[in-house]
Amino acid sequence: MQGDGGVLFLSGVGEVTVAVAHDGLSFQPLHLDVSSSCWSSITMQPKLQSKLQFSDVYAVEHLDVGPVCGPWNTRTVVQGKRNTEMNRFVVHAITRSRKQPSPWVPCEYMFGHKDLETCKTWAEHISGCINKEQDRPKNLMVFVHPLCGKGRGCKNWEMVAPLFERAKVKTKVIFTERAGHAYATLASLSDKELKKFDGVIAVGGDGLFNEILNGLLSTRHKNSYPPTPEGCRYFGSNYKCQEYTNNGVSNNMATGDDVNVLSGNLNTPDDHEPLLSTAQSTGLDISSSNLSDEPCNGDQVPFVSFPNNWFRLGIIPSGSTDAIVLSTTGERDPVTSALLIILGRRISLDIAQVVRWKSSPTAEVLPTVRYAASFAGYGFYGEVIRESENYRWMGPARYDFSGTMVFLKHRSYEARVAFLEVGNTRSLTTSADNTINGVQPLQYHQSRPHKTICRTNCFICKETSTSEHNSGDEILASSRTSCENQKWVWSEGRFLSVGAAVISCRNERAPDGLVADAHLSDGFLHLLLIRDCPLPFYLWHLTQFTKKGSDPLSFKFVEHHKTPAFTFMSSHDESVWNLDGELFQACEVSVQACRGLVSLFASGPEV
Ligand SMILES: Nc1ncnc2c1ncn2[C@@H]1O[C@H](COP(=O)(O)OP(=O)(O)OP(=O)(O)O)[C@@H](O)[C@H]1O
Repeated sequence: MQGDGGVLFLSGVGEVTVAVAHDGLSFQPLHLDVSSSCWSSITMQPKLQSKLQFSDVYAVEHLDVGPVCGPWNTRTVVQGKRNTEMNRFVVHAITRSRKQPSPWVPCEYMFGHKDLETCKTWAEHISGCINKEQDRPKNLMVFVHPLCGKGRGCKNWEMVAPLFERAKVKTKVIFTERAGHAYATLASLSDKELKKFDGVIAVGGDGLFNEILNGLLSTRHKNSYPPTPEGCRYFGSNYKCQEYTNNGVSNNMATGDDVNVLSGNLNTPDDHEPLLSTAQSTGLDISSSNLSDEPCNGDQVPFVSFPNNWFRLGIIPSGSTDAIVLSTTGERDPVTSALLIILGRRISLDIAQVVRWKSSPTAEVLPTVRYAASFAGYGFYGEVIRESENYRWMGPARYDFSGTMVFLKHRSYEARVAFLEVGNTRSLTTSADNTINGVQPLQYHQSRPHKTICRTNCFICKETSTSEHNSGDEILASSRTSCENQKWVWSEGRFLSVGAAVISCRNERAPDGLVADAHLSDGFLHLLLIRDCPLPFYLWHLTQFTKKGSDPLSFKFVEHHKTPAFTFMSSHDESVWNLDGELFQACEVSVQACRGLVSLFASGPEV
């Protein structure tokens, strides 16, 4: 290797001059008679490029002496031989698959040289360059759900584990033994232990991810409860306009009432929920909360709090529902997800904080906090999950079966919903203002605004995302929602379902998701109120989700509101909530979007 370049033998291409730039390598065939078709003529592996970005290289391996293929171009034979024995090293990178444009696949660039030292120098130099790439994880905690998606969890982990090994990413692997295992592990893990990891990976479905999310946040997200409307019995319990932040741990935040409400919760165990109540597990102590980004405990170990700039979550999709992966990568592919994790890709993700005030109409007020990454829904959505529990033996098909059963029952539920209408994000349907007094007109279809789909490098999410350059304080500032022009709007009546999508919630059945233009990190929930309507209309609405490019939310009986927060009240306990596919018994809840509360190893949906 001389300076920033040299001549090497590239398997399948022949001799090439290799130039090293600050961001990658480029190769030029030395013998011009080796046509450029060589780059794409290698059929044994995905298409090689003549330029390689370091950001796409995940490992460099030095190999023993062995054969390196001559050019694949049959008309040209450089050095007279097809295979030449020489010293070798391999650069492992990612590329698009040959057959499909979308998933990422690993590819290898095998280089050879007759001189061992030259080979070693090259391999070390390229390794040094990729080690300078910021933001790559070195140590990860991995939870594998062995039973998820018909036992796919273990198989998928076996498939991708060699990629982590090759990239020298250490993994502490925990095979879950029961529901709640991942939650309990993370909720009880000391911050000192957690700080040893750059992130946590779920090899499972949305359910395991939800457990991990709750385990991490239950003790580490110190936040004011969602705002509630005037007239609601919780009004003022924790909310003042200027306090509506993702992290309300501030000295001026806690009113006397706040402390009462929060501390009143501390000693009371949660009822029969698999996850512990936040208050029980956190010992939330507003008065002693420290304002700095990373305060220290007695042993000088910095506390871990969310949002933060370093910790990330990842998912290797293996469940029967993988809506979070599909909405954040555009793919349901374990290898794509593993490569995005290893390469340290990062996006911010909004999280819905759901506070249950009452589990049933007769229960005492006992605020209990849960988090959802994709969806929180009541009525139809809750009943499908509840019903499906009776048919576990069917595997993933139980969702179709119970969906049909619940649909045919066609039940509706009496409820009152109040949502915050903010500034220019007025309701996407026309009826909101009309329903303030409980009037329930059918909506008139209105031409809906142009949809801006969230994609990789989405400018809407980037505007104030928790980028790696932001300090913790900047994150908090960016996540603060303007209180100007906010007003509460009421909607009440009988609903087939009440749902809030945090992200698009794409899945195989709904290629555009529940809300095609939901963003990963814009600080908004998409509240979907499906009013009681004749069964055929409801069927028509549901079938629209299965068609790409359709508009299932344009029906008169559908209200769609983009909002940072809402409160739901029912005087019955006829139905349950579904949080990321997990059941949550509640008849009164408040929900708020926490902008960019967590970061994910992903680069956004490539759709
Ligand atoms: N070892 C285990 N045994 C039983 N349940 C588990 C285990 N590990 C995790 N769980 C729970 O199983 C539920 C579903 O997990 P996940 O979403 O990963 O898989 P899935 O195949 O998509 O499941 P489902 O079809 O129930 O949605 C979660 O609530 C999770 O907490």
